[in-house]
Amino acid sequence: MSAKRKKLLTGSIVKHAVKDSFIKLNPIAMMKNPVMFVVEVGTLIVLLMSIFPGYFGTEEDIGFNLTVFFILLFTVLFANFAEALAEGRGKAQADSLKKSKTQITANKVVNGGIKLVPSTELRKGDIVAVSQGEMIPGDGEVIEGLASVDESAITGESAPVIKEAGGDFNSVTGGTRVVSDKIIVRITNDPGESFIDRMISLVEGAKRQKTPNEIALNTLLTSLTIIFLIVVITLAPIANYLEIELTVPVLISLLVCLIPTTIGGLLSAIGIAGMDRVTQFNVLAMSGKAVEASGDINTMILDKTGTITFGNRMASALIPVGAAGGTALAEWAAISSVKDETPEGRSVLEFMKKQGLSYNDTVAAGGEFIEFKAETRMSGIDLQDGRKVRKGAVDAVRKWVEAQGGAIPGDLSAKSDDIAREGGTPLAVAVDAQLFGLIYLKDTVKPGMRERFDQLRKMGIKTIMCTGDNPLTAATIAREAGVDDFIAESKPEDKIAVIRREQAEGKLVAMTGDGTNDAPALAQADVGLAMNSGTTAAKEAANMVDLDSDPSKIIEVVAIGKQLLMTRGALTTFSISNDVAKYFAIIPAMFTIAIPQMEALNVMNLGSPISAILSALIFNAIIIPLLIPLAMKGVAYKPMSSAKLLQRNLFIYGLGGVIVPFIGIKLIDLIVHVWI
Ligand SMILES: Nc1ncnc2c1ncn2[C@@H]1O[C@H](COP(=O)(O)OP(=O)(O)OP(=O)(O)O)[C@@H](O)[C@H]1O
Ligand SMILES: [K+]
Ligand SMILES: [Mg+2]
Repeated sequence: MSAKRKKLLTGSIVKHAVKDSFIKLNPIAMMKNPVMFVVEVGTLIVLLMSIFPGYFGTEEDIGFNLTVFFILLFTVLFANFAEALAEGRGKAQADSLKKSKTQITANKVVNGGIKLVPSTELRKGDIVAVSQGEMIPGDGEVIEGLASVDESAITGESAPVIKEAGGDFNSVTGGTRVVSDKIIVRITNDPGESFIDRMISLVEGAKRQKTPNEIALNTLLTSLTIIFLIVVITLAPIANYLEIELTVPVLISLLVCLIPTTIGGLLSAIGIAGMDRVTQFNVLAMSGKAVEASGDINTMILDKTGTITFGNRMASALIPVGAAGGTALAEWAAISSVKDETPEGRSVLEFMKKQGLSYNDTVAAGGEFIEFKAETRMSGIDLQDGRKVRKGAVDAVRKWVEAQGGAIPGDLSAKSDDIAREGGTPLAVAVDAQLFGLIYLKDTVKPGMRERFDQLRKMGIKTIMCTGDNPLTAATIAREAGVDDFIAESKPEDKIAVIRREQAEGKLVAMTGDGTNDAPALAQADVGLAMNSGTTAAKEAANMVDLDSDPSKIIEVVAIGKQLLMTRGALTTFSISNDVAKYFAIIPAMFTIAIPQMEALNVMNLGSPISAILSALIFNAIIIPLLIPLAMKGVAYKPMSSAKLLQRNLFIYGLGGVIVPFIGIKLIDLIVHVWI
């Protein structure tokens, strides 16, 4: 984990949050939150009644009214404080990002020459040159050259990364620094639309929109508020008819206790904090909706190489087949790899060196390099003398040899199956119609994968490993890692097909990817997590970007999403059930004021009607700040099925919601009663 993880709270965040709590009192902003808006209106009415007591006819108890006013005011301020605190961390992060967004001078390539222009003048399509020590002036793609780039400004990771033209590592981000060599970059964004700009507005929450889930919950809370408003308003004439005198501040107190202020006050903080938890994890979520969707995922599509395994597949043995000898196999394995820059290709040459094997590289001179492609699953070289050398997935090379009329040695299958059964990847090596043997590529499953997949299973999430590798290797790794299902020999388009199939069954699907060919699948998936090291296309298609480029992080992201949904559910349950105790405190008290004989209703044995009402109101207010840490950190989370979680949470937060306020109100009453 990078050093970017920050302390939960700093003094300055708290200070700003206090100030913002008052700014947020602005009724126009408050209307977005109907529950708290009703409390604010009530607060104003009670204030007016305290200032102009005579105006409202009946004799008023100014002391009581003023006390109610202050408690209500603090209820609103506490809710504002919760939201402001949740926003605070993002704002602090945005500020530090803005500092890194200084004016950069760009070397723009114009008619073959270089013109110095400020980076703010760069437009999409402009070409710039960036040399050692210089900052990259904008987001773009390397079109020429190779350089190592320090991306710590955005990732917090100090080790430089290699960026090169072509392939999946060509995207660069403005504000990062070239530490060696020189690259030519084509700018891909107009000013104000860069990755850092988007990141700033994301963490600032400027574009934060309510998620579908939040909107649904808000509708429920608003309905409850309206219902209780009607109940309380109709209560007044009824009481009047019965000649029970209920003052407006008492009715407002009743209303505020009845409506779901706890969740109403914390709802937006829970959402912001959920997104923030993802950000602290060095994953940028493009929307709250994406984080929420990750909490509802049913199916997860994972790569084998690099996600489940370490991904540095290394050549570890050469196994000749048929009549071929070891020396010839080594020679052709090396020649097929001289220009293969993939980790697999490089590992073949490293293996040769380590084993003290040599090869004649003049054979390859002038040959035409055949780049590895996921579609062909082969790489190699067409030699100048007309011979064609290939290495690749066994079935692909076999077909290639057969197509040229070559015979397949009888021991090929058995030998390649042996490698695959051990979880290794066999690569066959052939020259024209002759198959020489196998390269044994070794890769290891990352530690702890089985436990993680067990957890996902407990959450009810199905995992599917998609790999270009052969079925036997895939089966071995799938078994070793403990994934539920696998698809072998899959081409990039197969991923999209799997996603569509699952979605057709009504499931939500998550996947990770980094290549341009992953982009359609990333866009199709409900949660698409792109690697920051990946291509611009992948990053634009995805709805999340992992700055650390660790594809297995999708597992944690899903856990954070689940936790967000759970926290919201748990606090809603708590909020609605904690109102129950307030009815018991406040309703008997209201009637006892008018009819002292009703004292029998005082089941909680509270000091006096007035102290009962005030205690219920005070509890209603302070429960909000008391629950802020839970709203921000999220409820404790154990992987289990949604049904079980619901049961468990109803039990803890439902029952807790009923019991805690009885105790709380009673304790507050003991203190308040002494004062009045
Ligand atoms: N440099 C290479 N040259 C030749 N063949 C290769 C090379 N790299 C991989 N292969 C073969 O092509 C197959 C497909 O590779 P691809 O990268 O599409 O998938 P993968 O890495 O095996 O699986 P995953 O989808 O899990 O990353 C590999 O299983 C291997 O047999
Ligand atoms: K309430
Ligand atoms: Mg791969």
